[in-house]
Amino acid sequence: MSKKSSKAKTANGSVAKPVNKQASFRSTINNILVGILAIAAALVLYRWSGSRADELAAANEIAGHDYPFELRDLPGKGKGLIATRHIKEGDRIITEAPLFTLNTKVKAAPEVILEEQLSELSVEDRKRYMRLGNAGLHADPRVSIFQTNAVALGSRGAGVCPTFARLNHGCLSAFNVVYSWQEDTGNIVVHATKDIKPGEELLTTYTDTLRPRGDRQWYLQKTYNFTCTCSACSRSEAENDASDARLREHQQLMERFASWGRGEINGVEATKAGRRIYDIRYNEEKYTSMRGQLLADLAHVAAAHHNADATLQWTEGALKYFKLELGSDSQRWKEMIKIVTFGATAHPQWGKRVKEHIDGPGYGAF
Ligand SMILES: C[S@@+](CC[C@H](N)C(=O)[O-])C[C@H]1O[C@@H](n2cnc3c(N)ncnc32)[C@H](O)[C@@H]1O
Repeated sequence: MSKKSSKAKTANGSVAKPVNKQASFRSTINNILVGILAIAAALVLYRWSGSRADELAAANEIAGHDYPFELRDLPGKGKGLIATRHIKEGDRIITEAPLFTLNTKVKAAPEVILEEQLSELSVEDRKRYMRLGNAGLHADPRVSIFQTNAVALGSRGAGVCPTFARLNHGCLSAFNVVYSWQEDTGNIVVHATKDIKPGEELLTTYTDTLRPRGDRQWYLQKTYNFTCTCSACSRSEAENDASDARLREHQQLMERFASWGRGEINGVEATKAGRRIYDIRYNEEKYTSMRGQLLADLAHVAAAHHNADATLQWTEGALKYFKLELGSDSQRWKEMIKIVTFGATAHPQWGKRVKEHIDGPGYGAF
């Protein structure tokens, strides 16, 4: 059988170019490939411009305020807040109301409860919520974002404060800001616990880190899905071992201090435990939070055992640190100023236990 000529006449009688079937097949495939590539490039561009737009929107949320920090991408951490100006110990750097709060006692599927709350938000606020960090803790992103960013807010349950939520975590000496919830104003407030230089990351603490490294790392992995490599966790093995030993001692001392409340130890013993707790936390571990509370607890012991000077000396310290950590508009600071103003006998615990001689830290010790 002769091969059919590939030449054929066209409608107008001219001789058509020979049709090479293989070449035509190849060019069809090429066209499809070019098409696929173009679609892929368009998708990449679309996604890139989408995430770029998200990034710009996130940066603008921060830029719209006179904050002493900016939002930046931080390798291995998602985003975080970096100081752009000098921040002084005690400066209030964030005052923010939550986007919404959830009463944690409500029993319903979390996605249903969350959708109820999210549907009440403006379009912008909902987008802002959906841009927050997502540690992949739940299949539904609305729930996972809540689990990653929500914070306990007193009588309001738990809520999400979108600027505050950008703070990453540091343990022990590594964090430099602390937060507190103001029941009366409905705001979360954040104070610097150290002087912070421009370029330094602002770090808060997500949990009680006054516990050995293994315990806190286990908790952070389980709850927030990250391995903590903060400056405290990254110390040498020898330094971490020494720190763990101090923190175990700290735990025992805390139990001993608390046993005063049950009448199991006297005021002198409790004060001795409290002083050692202070040393471990603030002199040895360079921890910078809850100093006001510890000093107020020591004032409580001194007042209960009828020691006017010691009560006032510890209270003076508590006053200073409640101002730095919580602000002079906080309830705790107001309680302390009353005692300093009206005298040790104005302490609500004055004289509730037997008389004992207890030394204070001295006036002006803090
Ligand atoms: C409340 S968000 C903090 C802001 C978040 N990085 C963002 O991009 O919006 C908590 C999440 O941030 C990340 N993160 C916080 N502190 C970290 C740290 N020290 N190291 C690594 N990741 C951290 C973890 O993914 C964690 O689940």
